[in-house]
Amino acid sequence: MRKPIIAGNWKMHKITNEALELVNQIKDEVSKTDVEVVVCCPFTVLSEVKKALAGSKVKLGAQNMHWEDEGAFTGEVSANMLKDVGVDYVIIGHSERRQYFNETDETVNKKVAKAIENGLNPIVCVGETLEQREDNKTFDIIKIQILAAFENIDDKDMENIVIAYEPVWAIGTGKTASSQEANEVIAYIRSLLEEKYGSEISEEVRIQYGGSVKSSNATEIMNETDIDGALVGGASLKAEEFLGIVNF
Ligand SMILES: O=C(CO)COP(=O)(O)O
Repeated sequence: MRKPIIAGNWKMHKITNEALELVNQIKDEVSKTDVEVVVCCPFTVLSEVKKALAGSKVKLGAQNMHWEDEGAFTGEVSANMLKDVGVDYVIIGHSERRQYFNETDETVNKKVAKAIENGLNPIVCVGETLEQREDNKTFDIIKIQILAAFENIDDKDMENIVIAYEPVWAIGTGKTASSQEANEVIAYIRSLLEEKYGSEISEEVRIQYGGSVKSSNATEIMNETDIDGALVGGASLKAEEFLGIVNF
């Protein structure tokens, strides 16, 4: 049985006092559920949020990292630095990074490998644009992104991987893929993993849906057979809304 995983992607939101207020509102409630809960915070608040989460079941996530160990990469943060402040998960290849910051399938792959090497659990994002969906290219794009992301990633490392299917057209737009549409693509991702890694592994990897998830649509999404969780943007910024999703 795959344990559901709900992760909040705070994106570029919240300074320290706001971040602490939010985690203090959610951490005790979360201890009552069997769902794995992650908060993916901006780098600047990771340490303080880590301290606030001491003794709680909520896991800490970052939103990006560099693939090199160290060096002259002004403005970047390494996997080892994330590990050092107690990060458990790291989002890799979010569509906003692909769209605005030159993230490519190749850099996603390098980051996945480096995250695993450093004991971080990657949340690897894939998803098609509206134009690609309208051209009936969704499955082709997903296949390219998945095969590239996991090139040279071993069977044994797949147990630490979470995948997030986030159709770009559903992010921050209020438009959600219907739960069936999302499930169909997620089942397809699982079939790609089966071809590459066999059925035991493909049945274990958790695959989230992301894109305008709210407390009002979380139950329907989470009830789909292949969807194991959600990567939540806007609705993760308010305790009540996020808890509504966690308690789907
Ligand atoms: O990008 C997302 C999560 O990574 C989804 O964002 P929204 O939930 O705001 O649509």
